[in-house]
Amino acid sequence: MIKNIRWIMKWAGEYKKRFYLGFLCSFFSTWCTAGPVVLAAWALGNMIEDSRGGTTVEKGLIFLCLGGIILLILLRFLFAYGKNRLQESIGTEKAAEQRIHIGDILKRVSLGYFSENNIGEILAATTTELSTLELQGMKMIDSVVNGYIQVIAIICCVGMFCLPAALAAIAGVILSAFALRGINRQSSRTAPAAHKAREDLSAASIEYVRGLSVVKSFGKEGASIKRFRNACRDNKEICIKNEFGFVPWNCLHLFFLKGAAVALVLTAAWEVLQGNLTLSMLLMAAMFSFTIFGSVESINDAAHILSVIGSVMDKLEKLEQADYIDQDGAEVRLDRFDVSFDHVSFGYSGREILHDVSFSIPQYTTTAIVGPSGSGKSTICSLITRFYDVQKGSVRIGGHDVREFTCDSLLKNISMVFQNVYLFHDTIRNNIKFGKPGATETEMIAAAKEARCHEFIMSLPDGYDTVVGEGGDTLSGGEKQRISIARAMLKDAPVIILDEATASVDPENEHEIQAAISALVHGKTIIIIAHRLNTIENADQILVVENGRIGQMGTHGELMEQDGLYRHFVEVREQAEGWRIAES
Ligand SMILES: Nc1ncnc2c1ncn2[C@@H]1O[C@H](COP(=O)(O)OP(=O)(O)OP(=O)(O)O)[C@@H](O)[C@H]1O
Repeated sequence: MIKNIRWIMKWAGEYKKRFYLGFLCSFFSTWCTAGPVVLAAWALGNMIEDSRGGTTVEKGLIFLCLGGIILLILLRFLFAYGKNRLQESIGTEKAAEQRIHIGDILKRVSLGYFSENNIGEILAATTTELSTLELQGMKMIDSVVNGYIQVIAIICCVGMFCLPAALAAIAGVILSAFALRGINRQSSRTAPAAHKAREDLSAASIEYVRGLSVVKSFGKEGASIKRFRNACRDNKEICIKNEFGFVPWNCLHLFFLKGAAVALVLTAAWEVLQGNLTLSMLLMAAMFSFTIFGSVESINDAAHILSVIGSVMDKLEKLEQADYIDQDGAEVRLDRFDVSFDHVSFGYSGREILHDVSFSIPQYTTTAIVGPSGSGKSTICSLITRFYDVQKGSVRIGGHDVREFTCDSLLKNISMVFQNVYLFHDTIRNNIKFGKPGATETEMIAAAKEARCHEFIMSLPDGYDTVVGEGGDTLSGGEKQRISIARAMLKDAPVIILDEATASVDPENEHEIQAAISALVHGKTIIIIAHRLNTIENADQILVVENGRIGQMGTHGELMEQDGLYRHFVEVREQAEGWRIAES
């Protein structure tokens, strides 16, 4: 437990000072809690003695006592307020910082990280596990440190007047510590399984929600709901089993503390009977017995959480140690925007996809990438944006290896427009401004107009303030694509990577999208995964990707003269587009 408290203190980092000041407040607050009890017991004892005709007590002294009690109570609240102000929000502040930090880390890791690591694990770390630390970790500090400060102070108080009663209280504390040790051990045994169950539940929930449209459209339950149900059941069973395992230890802990409180009073009473203690001191012991262990009784709830915190810390540490893809990167300023691949080989999880790929794209030209599905076109684009690092060779922009850049400084130069557009659950305005957060309203509207989306946005009831569903689900595919073009337009990056819309978009939308793209690509270096013959024919250069190799390279005219994949591809496309025209 001490080790975990040390971890939390270390985690608190620069907030540590506030913790220490809080402990100081807690220390003074405790004395202000004990003081009134001592004074009240003294006054009551003397008043009882007085009424029984024993020693006479001055009324003035009683009033002085009363004044002292009121003052100490006020001071106690002041110190308690100070302690809460200093310590209460540390967890929330630190967890918020850490979530942002983890967000930054995730932005800088290779996309391969997400396939190699369980998404549920990452999600659980940033949500439930950090919340455990944020809420329970802080509660623990409060219960354990501040609680024991109070217990020690009160035992000292009692000890000054009646040593045997103090010893009875100490015995209770020691015995309850054994029960806490049992809780800790039990927790360490069960925490990994509970963690795993929570992570599986997060992963299953994500998969289930993501696949819900498929589940509905096929009218079947599918494997995702089964996995979700199993994860819910496993999580429930593990939680119940764990809780049952804690019950005996929790009861034992409370039994020792309550027993110690009773022992404290009985010992003091015995001392009175022996003539070693006055009545007022017995009253004091009786009053203390109600409060002495109140602050540490809830430790048993928090003790098992503390050992969970150990594994939370491990998870966070593991996340923090993720390899930044741009660890050695620097802010690079480009003065030219050509792109080149030099003997690049790359694969996912040991399976090589691109084999010794070399080509160069002069700046301000358009290069169309064509090839069969799965040949490696998107992978080439992912290497330019450094979503992944090459395993052999190099990718260069403006003569600089992409590994020389930080992710931010590289991506500043690149805009991407994909077929599967992702819009954030935010207003359309903020989704467009994502390309340039500091853009003015006029700039943002100008980009939307150029991207041919101003009119449809204005036709929405809330215009630019319309909040789109997560992923942009409340808009059509064509509308989303035009918003993403407006976003890219506003960013105004010199290199543009485009995955051209395919037949999934209707002709009117396709026309609008093409017009938007023409405005976007003006005067830029364009790399386009091309599907439309028109785009391909007009490109300055065409790369034909075949099984992860550049099979052919040249202009449309040059490639049509060769008897290769390209000519075959164009013939098939011509047939397909001809068929579509005939149909419409
Ligand atoms: N994240 C990934 N992890 C593992 N394998 C992947 C990943 N992404 C793509 N692949 C594999 O790499 C190969 C090339 O994929 P890529 O997406 O680059 O092809 P493509 O030519 O763009 O295909 P399409 O035209 O269908 O989009 C495929 O066999 C694919 O299964």
